[in-house]
Amino acid sequence: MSHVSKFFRDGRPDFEKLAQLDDELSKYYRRGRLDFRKERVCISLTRAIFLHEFGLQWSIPPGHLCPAIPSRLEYLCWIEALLKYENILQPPIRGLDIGTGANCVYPLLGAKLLGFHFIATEVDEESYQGALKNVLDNNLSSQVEVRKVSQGQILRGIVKGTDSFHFAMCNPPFFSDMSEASVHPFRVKTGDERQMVTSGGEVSFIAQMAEESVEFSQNIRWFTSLVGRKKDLGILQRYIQENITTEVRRTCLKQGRTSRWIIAWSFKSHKV
Ligand SMILES: C[S@@+](CC[C@H](N)C(=O)[O-])C[C@H]1O[C@@H](n2cnc3c(N)ncnc32)[C@H](O)[C@@H]1O
Repeated sequence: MSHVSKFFRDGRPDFEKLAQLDDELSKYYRRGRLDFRKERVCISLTRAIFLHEFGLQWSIPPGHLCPAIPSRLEYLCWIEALLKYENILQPPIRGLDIGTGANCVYPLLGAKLLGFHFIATEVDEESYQGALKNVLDNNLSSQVEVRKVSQGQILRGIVKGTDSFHFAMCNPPFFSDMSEASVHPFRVKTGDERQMVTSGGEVSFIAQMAEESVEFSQNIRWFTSLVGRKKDLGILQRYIQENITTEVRRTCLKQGRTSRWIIAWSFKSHKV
């Protein structure tokens, strides 16, 4: 059973119910369908889910990544299950969200639905301001701190000596250039180069995170990241197991026609 089933019946939002509740979304709901090839429809649906399902105010500046909520929730719920399995769910659960985006999706959902506390990092000024607005609009400042970081910083310079987190999570920029960002036939691509592209793509980003994690093995129990391509998952798993730690987990998140993966690694020495 999908982890998100506890939040959505059948693991997905009820579009018809949302269209009845939300005046703006109702304008786009025609003959029982929403046209996900249109950016404004995706944004309107996401805003309506945040508001009517979870009581959260949500907005993004133009051109920023609009998150698919079920798959983002799936990632959070998988982390919750991982911590529960290890019996380390004593609150407050503290997470580090690397690259939170203007949408600030993981801290908003994690704080509101699971009671998690977050430090959320962001390198892009407009995304940082957007994330801050989402936190302030929901009075979540006591649970979520957004930090502006410098280009190239992932963990180093962010995690300090006595900091302690149950987990780090990340939805990294997947692509090495914009031509790699294939167009999904049924869903418009939201987000621009700043959010989607990093030099060397996701392998390089996650490998750097893994290399830096050695230094913070005492500060963070589980290091995790989304991976956008299956072939990259294999490369990263081998790299981490051979060079960083043998304690590696992986899972596949499947939502509709899209598959993503999570890779997680840990240093057994860390005690929360
Ligand atoms: C694919 S987006 C993910 C946004 C959001 N977490 C989500 O899941 O929709 C990646 C984000 O990471 C940010 N980013 C890139 N490099 C970063 C770094 N070294 N530290 C923090 N944020 C970074 C980008 O500006 C972008 O907002």
